[in-house]
Formats: sequence, C-alpha cells, structure tokens
Amino acid sequence: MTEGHAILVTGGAGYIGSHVVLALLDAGLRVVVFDDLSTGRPEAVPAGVPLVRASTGDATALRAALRDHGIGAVIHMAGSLIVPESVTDPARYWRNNLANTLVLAEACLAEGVTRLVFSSTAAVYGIPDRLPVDEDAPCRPINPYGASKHAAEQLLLAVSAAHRLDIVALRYFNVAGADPAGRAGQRAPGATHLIKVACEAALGQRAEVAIYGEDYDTPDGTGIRDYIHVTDLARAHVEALRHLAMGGGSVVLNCGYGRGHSVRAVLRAVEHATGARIRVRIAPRRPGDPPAVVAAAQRIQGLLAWRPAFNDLDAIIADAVRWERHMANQDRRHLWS
Ligand SMILES: NC(=O)c1ccc[n+]([C@@H]2O[C@H](COP(=O)([O-])OP(=O)(O)OC[C@H]3O[C@@H](n4cnc5c(N)ncnc54)[C@H](O)[C@@H]3O)[C@@H](O)[C@H]2O)c1
Ligand SMILES: O=c1ccn([C@@H]2O[C@H](COP(=O)(O)OP(=O)(O)O[C@H]3O[C@H](CO)[C@@H](O)[C@H](O)[C@H]3O)[C@@H](O)[C@H]2O)c(=O)[nH]1
Repeated sequence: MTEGHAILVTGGAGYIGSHVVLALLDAGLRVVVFDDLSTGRPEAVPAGVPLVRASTGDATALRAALRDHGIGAVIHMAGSLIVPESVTDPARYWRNNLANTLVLAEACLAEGVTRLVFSSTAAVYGIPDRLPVDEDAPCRPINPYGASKHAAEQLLLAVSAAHRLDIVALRYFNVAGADPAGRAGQRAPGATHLIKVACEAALGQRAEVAIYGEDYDTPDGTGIRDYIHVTDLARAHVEALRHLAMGGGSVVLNCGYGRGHSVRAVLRAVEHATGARIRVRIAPRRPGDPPAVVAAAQRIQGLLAWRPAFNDLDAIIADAVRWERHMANQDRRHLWS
C-alpha cells in the first residue's frame, strides 16, 4: 500500500495510537512511532517498532525521521485532547494541535511525503443543529480543543489543495474499549474519559463517578455520545491509507456508529458487565461539554472498505473491563516483586 515505505505514526505510544500501530502491523505494514511520551508510554510500542522520542514541534527531528526511515505516509495522532483542560489552558491546545500540525505539514512537503491521515474529532461540530451530524454540517466548536482541531483540518485541506499532500481527516467520536486480544488498552493514569472512569470505579480503583449535568435536554437528562470501539477505529486508519494509496484524494470522514448512549446508560452497562454498584455524584455541567453528539456514519462506509466489527456498547465495555482488570493485576504483581 506504500510501495515498501514505512508509516510514521505520531502519537503512536498513546491510547488510540497503540491500537493503530497494531492494526498496521496486522496488515503487514512497516511502522515507526514518533512520540514525545508526554502522555504516551514506551511499553505501548510493540517490540521491534522503532520509537523516535521527539515533539512534532521539532521540525529537524521530524524531517530526519521522515528521511531516515523511508516514510511513505504519516498518521498524525499526536495532540492534546482533554476538553476541560483546553478551556483552562487554551494556548497549549493551539500550539500542540495547530502550530505543531503546521510544522508536520511543512516537514512532509519538504521530504516529499504525499499522504497523511489526521486525527480529528467530533468536537469540531460544537452543538450540532441536527443529529446524527454529517460531515457537511457547520463546524462551530465550543471549546479550544475542538477549535484547534478544526483549524488544523482547515490548514491541512488548504495545503492539500495547493500541494501534493493528500489528507484523510478522521473525525473520531468517543473512543473506548481495548484490543480484544488484550495487547493494548488505555494506560494513562488520571483518565477523564467516561467509560475508563466508570470501569475504574466499578473495580474499586476510584470511589465514585461524577455525572456532569443531569439537566440536559436529553431523555434522562445526562450527556449523550456515540462511543466507538478503539479497534474498529484503528482499522479505519488502515483503510484510509488504502484509500489514499489508490488515489482517492482528500476527504473528511466521521468515525462513529451513529448511535448515542447517555452517561446513565454507560454506567448501567458497566455495572452489568462487572456486577458491581457504581457510586455516583451529581456534579455541575462540565465547561465546554455539548449535550448530545451522534455521528452520521454513512460516508465512511461508502468510501472506505471499512465495516465495524464491534458496534455494541456491551462489547466495548467488556473489552474495557478486561483491560482494566489486566492493569490492576499488573499493579498488584509490581507491588509484590
Ligand atoms: N480519545 C478520544 O476519545 C479521542 C476522540 C477524538 C479524537 N481524538 C484524537 O486522537 C488522538 C490520540 O488521542 P488518545 O486518546 O490516544 O490520547 P493519548 O494522550 O493517549 O495519545 C496522544 C499521544 O500523542 C503524544 N503526543 C502529544 N503531544 C505530542 C507532541 N507534541 N509530539 C509528539 N508526541 C506527542 C502523547 O505522548 C501520546 O502518546 C489525539 O489527536 C486526539 O485529539 C481522541
Ligand atoms: O467522569 C465523567 C466523565 C464524563 N462524563 C460525561 O460523559 C460524556 C463523555 O465525556 P468524556 O468521556 O470525557 O468525552 P468527551 O468530553 O465527549 O470528549 C471525548 O470525545 C470527543 C469526541 O466526541 C473527543 O474529541 C475528545 O478528545 C474526547 O475526550 C460527557 O457527557 C461528559 O460530561 C461524566 O459525566 N463523568
């Protein structure tokens, strides 16, 4: 698919990145990870995969990595992604998500890399007028995270229109779960994502889950999101590369299943999967949170040879719980070694 070239995965030591690396290896591709390990972990990079430890803000390191490893395409996943943090520290988000994407785009042009898959987000839509939200809906982000990712998309599409750099921007909805074979999962401590937080609470690793707002205009008053299994999402990247390799051209694609689940429904499903009761506390709405976001999922399935294999909240949660148990066992082993 890249004529013997390797794929550079920025952010490949992170949660989603480590699953994308596995999907690329499973597809028989050569992979190099480029990651500053700010939130990623070296142990998330499979043995035999080179890890370049540097920031995407470092043009020299980027160009060297593209050149030295014979890179044919880039999957750009490095970024900052916590919505409330983006509200309190916006400059970090504009720098990491926009300025560093510009550095990467220029490095690609300078080194003759012509294909790039970009990790975008449902947060570009803000509060959609209509659900499910399709790719042509207006983008009116309501937090600096979404705004910086939308600006990065615009930058990449403008570069793509003017130069030989084709872009697939994948707008991920809420990513959750873990590799069904247990090879990877979400490792970063201090997680904020609902399914991870709920699994930790159910397994006794945190006292409670705060529900951020019970007064939204939704059936049970809590926020609604479209949760996608990380392994399905990872395989979408392989298909996006295939699309570019076949000359498919630049495109923006939602990555979701087209079904929404409320916070309360997620908590019930985690309780069902674990047999545990989760203590909840009703907290104020979180700044920057839209009430409901659900993907229109037709375009990606029309354009890519991608079909979801784990389109089921219980399947996502089962893999998330299995990974959390695995991590807990590892921690216990360390305690006694
Ligand atoms: N998790 C989600 O639900 C979600 C949803 C939509 C979009 N995304 C996007 O997916 C991408 C990956 O997110 P994730 O959930 O795996 O988060 P993560 O924090 O686990 O992964 C991000 C990775 O990027 C690395 N990184 C960050 N800044 C870097 C820099 N300047 N240079 C080099 N490496 C850097 C980190 O060390 C980490 O390994 C992000 O771009 C994020 O915006 C995530
Ligand atoms: O402890 C928690 C955590 C979350 N929530 C709620 O659960 C929902 C999901 O929240 P979370 O898991 O934090 O994800 P989002 O804020 O929706 O953002 C995620 O999903 C976006 C795409 O929709 C991505 O762009 C972001 O990177 C990613 O963090 C929201 O309604 C939150 O208010 C709670 O009630 N309690």
